[in-house]
Amino acid sequence: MVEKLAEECKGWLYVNPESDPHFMPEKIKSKGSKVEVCPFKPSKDLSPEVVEKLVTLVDEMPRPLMIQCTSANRAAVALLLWMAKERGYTQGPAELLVKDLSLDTVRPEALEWLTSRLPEVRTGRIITAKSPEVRQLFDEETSTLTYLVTCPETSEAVLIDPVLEQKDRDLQVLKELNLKLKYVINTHCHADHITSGGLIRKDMPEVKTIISEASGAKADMHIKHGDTISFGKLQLEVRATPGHTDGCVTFILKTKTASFAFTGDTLLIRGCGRTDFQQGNPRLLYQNVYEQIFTLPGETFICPGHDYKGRGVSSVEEERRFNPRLTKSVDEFAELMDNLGLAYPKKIDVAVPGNMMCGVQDDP
Ligand SMILES: N[C@@H](CCC(=O)N[C@@H](CSS)C(=O)NCC(=O)O)C(=O)O
Repeated sequence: MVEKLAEECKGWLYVNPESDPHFMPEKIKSKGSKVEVCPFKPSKDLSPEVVEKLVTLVDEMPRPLMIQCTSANRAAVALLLWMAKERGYTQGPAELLVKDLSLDTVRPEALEWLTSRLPEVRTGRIITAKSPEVRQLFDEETSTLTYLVTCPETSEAVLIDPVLEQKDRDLQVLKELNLKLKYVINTHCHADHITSGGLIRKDMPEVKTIISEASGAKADMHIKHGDTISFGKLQLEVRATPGHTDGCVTFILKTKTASFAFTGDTLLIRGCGRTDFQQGNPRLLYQNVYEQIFTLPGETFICPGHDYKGRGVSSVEEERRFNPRLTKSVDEFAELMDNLGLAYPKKIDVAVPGNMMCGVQDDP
């Protein structure tokens, strides 16, 4: 049985102690499978170092990968921890991870266990261990997702969609990680919160603010479809995706190991930005999602500007298949969007004029 399975698997991770009689490393190795051992006890004493080791092994070992223990509990835990990190789930919403993965049979004790071991959010979630260039930070009041994107070779960094009230938190993370902030970039003129861009550049004149030309908002630099924003050895490709507002853009980042689409409010996880103010246009949003985002490779991470249910990240493939709005026809979509009946954002009357000035932007 073991030999037969080892023939199928290129990687074999054993998570019980090596001395266990069920473990037959020689038989497994003889079939060409790479073997690693990372024993742990699914009790309170599992250290962050062991979690990190487990997640890294699951991340890096060859596929197909077998994770073996005696009763499948430890193997399930290892897999869940890896999936949690891959998908950006953190201590708050472990239930959502379980729901997202349709793991309806997870026992409450297992859920509690998992919750207590998911990574902390203080310095942001790393979206994927394979590509630590992208960190996601969360503002609870407005459910805004801000991104800190860093070039690991030069330590130059950019902030995408930072929130005024979180300015000190974001600058503290930059300081702790010893990063040089080059740009503060907004995907559009937000209606629910004010950007911290203007204030950051006031204190740090070397930092430049960026927004799309089409937004009509003030900034140091204006971008349009087809432009590239460079920092360190990384580039953000600019794609115009109007529809939520007329100045919305999506940024595409390709690192050596993963691709990301920072979609702002154009495409949300299982949803999309509303289209009932700021020149919103459902048909245009639909067309742009299909032409500019759904044409990206399926594994591209979708990094949205908000999530109201505690989720962190999705993928092009997932949204193409499961987005309840965008899997409709364009006519059905427009009808739905015209009748969402959402209340206006609480801060709209200060946020829009504030963001037209990039928060605070006296010049240019
Ligand atoms: N309650 C919030 C505003 C919530 C909201 O309208 N969100 C926008 C993005 S920010 S303008 C949106 O497009 N939502 C889409 C949806 O389907 O919910 C507040 O008062 O700030």
